[in-house]
Amino acid sequence: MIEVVAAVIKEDGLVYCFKKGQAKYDYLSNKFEFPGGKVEAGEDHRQALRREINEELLTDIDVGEHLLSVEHNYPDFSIRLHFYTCTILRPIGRLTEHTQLVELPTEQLLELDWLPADVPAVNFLLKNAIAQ
Ligand SMILES: Nc1nc2c([nH]c(=O)n2[C@H]2C[C@H](O)[C@@H](COP(=O)(O)OP(=O)(O)OP(=O)(O)O)O2)c(=O)[nH]1
Repeated sequence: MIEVVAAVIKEDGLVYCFKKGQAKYDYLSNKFEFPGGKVEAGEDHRQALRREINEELLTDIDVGEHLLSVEHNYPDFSIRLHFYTCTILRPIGRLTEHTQLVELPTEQLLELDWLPADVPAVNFLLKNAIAQ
């Protein structure tokens, strides 16, 4: 099981959604996801998330509360994906790994084509937004 961390960044009521480019497997390519990546040996989740955001968005974040964790089996590997709310500390420098950033109100998130493992997280955000 591969441990992965992902950042749910919300600014002015909009959620930051990132489109992947071409990936190793076609079923991962060109789908939307939350920025982040694999936790490396010796890192805790928050350290891994800050490092990944430094690398992918060339900016810094504060990692806030843990939202949920999900397990997903892709055809070739399995992940445990941990979502955290994050606050961006300065503007995004440049996207080094993604082809597009879309900022959407929570209510419109399901209009995007998400990685399958992210659908439970999007539904969680939707449920919480409606409950507020
Ligand atoms: N960062 C991120 N990864 C996700 C999400 N949902 C999801 O299924 N994943 C998967 C895609 C990747 O296989 C793995 C994250 O690892 P990674 O981001 O380090 O992957 P990588 O850059 O090495 O990408 P790749 O070689 O698999 O194309 O978790 C998500 O919301 N964010």
